[in-house]
Amino acid sequence: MIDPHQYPTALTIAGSDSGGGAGMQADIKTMQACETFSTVVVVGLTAQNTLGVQGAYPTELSVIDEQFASVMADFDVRAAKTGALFDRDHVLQVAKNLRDYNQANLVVDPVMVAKGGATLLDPAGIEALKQSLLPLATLVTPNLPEAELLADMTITSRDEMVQAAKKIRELGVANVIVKGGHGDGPVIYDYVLLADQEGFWLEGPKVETSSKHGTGDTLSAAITSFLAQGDDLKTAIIKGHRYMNTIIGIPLPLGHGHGPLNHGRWAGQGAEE
Ligand SMILES: Nc1ncnc2c1ncn2[C@@H]1O[C@H](COP(=O)(O)OP(=O)(O)OP(=O)(O)O)[C@@H](O)[C@H]1O
Ligand SMILES: Cc1ncc(CO)c(N)n1
Repeated sequence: MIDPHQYPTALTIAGSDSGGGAGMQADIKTMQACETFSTVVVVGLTAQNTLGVQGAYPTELSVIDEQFASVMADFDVRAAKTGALFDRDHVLQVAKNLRDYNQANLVVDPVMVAKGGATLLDPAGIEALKQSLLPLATLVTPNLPEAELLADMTITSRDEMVQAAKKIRELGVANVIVKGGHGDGPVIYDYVLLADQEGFWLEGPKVETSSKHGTGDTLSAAITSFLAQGDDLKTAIIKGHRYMNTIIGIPLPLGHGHGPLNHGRWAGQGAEE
């Protein structure tokens, strides 16, 4: 356990999910469970629940600058992550701030589509993310459909997950996780390719559950938390994956669609040792 007075600070740059299970709400809950203090730049609001996204309202661009200025003036932000960024202008505004504040330990979760199918990043936004945001990132964490778009290839096998990770690195980001949560079969394989060319698989049993809303946000927020605590990237990834594997097995039966995860069911640092 870390003394709460010693929690390091992280930042989530993301959209709000009124349903509470994904987006910045998932990030904040995850960071708290992983013993990191979470600050927030809200990039947009969604009217959303476990059944889908009913509305999406990006924040005014100047308000993004203001939120960055407020957070950065007061906190020592050790690590940051991005989530839903909506469109090109918002991607570029976020990238500009991350450059200006020289943010280290940046995890980019290239959120494109919500579980119910709603678009959370339009095609011009995807291009901007590739060109302006990925080169600033320490790690990018696409799921299979996102990896297909970033790598411009289809992925139907584990070999192709490896190929896609290599192609995504050519976009200028040193470290990649291609998440396999959308794959078939009883075991889920996530592929990790690190800057030193080390590639390895993280695997876990596929949990048959409808409570999977915000799994991607949660994994990337957990990794960001451990980076803020000073873990090296490989350790942060392994611990983040372990957190994810633990809480996905303890479902929270709420809502009528893709239910939320139970972020708080984690006993902290000691839980994994
Ligand atoms: N059914 C499952 N059982 C066990 N682990 C899972 C399951 N689904 C996803 N995961 C794990 O959760 C993490 C996120 O994977 P996933 O591919 O679902 O992300 P995502 O599609 O970005 O999620 P979302 O769009 O809901 O935020 C990965 O580490 C993956 O292995
Ligand atoms: C606001 C928001 N961010 C991210 C996701 C992806 O889980 C979502 N469904 N909603």
